[in-house]
Amino acid sequence: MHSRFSLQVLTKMAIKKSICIVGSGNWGSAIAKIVGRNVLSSPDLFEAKVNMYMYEENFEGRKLTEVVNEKHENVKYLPGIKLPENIVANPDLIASCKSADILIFVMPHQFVRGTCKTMQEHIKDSALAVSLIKGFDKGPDGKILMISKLIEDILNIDCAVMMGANLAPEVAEEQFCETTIGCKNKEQGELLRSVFETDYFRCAVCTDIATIEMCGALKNVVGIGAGIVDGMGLGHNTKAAVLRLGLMEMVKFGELFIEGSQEVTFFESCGVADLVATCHGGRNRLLGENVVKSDKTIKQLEKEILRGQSFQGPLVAQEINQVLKEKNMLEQFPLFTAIYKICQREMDPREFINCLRNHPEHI
Ligand SMILES: NC(=O)c1ccc[n+]([C@@H]2O[C@H](COP(=O)([O-])OP(=O)(O)OC[C@H]3O[C@@H](n4cnc5c(N)ncnc54)[C@H](O)[C@@H]3O)[C@@H](O)[C@H]2O)c1
Ligand SMILES: O=P(O)(O)OC[C@H](O)CO
Repeated sequence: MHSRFSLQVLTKMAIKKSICIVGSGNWGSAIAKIVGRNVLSSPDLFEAKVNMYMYEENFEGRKLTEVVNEKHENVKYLPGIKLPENIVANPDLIASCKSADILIFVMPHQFVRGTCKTMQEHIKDSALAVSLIKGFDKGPDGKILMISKLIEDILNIDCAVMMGANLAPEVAEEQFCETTIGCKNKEQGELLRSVFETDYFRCAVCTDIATIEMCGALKNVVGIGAGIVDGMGLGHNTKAAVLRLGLMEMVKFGELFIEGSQEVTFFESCGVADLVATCHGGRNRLLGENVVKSDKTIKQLEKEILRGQSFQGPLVAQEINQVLKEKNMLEQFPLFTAIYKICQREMDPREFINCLRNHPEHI
């Protein structure tokens, strides 16, 4: 028979939560640094070892997972930043996630559907997912599907979200920032806050999950627009107009497509703040600048500039363009539409200013 004390200890051990990070790119690695440290500082709450599923690839003749686990650094996607030693890169998706109580999804959105299908039937029924992914999926009916919903539908578990003004290299350097957690109830919010919050990464929790997620996806498109005006050598006033008109289209998109979308959510870090961060320092902004300066395709630019990382803006622009076209609403979203056409190389980026000049907000 166990003594009362040892039973208490066993009970505590039994409820310790195990975490798996599903993804290991630029943001995945930056968040792994936070999660790895936080679990160590709450040993009663969390298992110390955190699996980080890593899509395997070669790095200078060796497996990337081996290099990451040896150097405790993601030398390809977040070089120069040490990861805690309890973060363990694993190329086996099912082995990484099967005993996890919390699944942190953080990968370019085009890979989520396939990844979830592989995980199906192999995860705990009681697991909680949280998506840090800024993009959309298209459901079988051709409608926009939130990534959190896609994860919920395939895995049959709850999925929260976390989005904000969080450029990964700055978070990895521990520069102060804020983020927004969206989840169904207070319990999930408190649990996720204990996973992510630090003194330099402050989490606000709210329940308007779909608006948070929509902001995260759409700001990537506006970021390209900001880069286009930078590429044209225009100044702060023009960029501010891109941000404002982009924000107006984001709000309108929420009104039309998200039931119960609340305007107040745009004032959280996931809204205006992420728009500002992306339009000034994001990869999508960099893409916009280069779209003006070169004739190369998006794929070529992605390969040359990001070397394995991903621009999510062009894909999101395409996803929403299809929906707006089907609904005959393209004219109500001229900024989103122009950025889509510029990314397809159907429109000269120098024409972008005409779209701003004639925007319905000015009529
Ligand atoms: N990087 C940032 O600053 C940042 C900040 C906040 C949110 N986000 C969002 O987080 C998500 C992930 O971004 P990221 O920066 O971590 O990724 P990333 O742009 O660095 O993408 C590279 C990752 O994709 C993986 N990958 C490539 N092919 C794959 C495949 N077939 N299946 C699965 N994975 C594959 C690579 O292994 C690598 O881990 C995106 O939605 C992004 O918008 C990024
Ligand atoms: O570098 P971007 O443009 O993908 O943006 C990164 C983050 O989403 C900023 O919060």
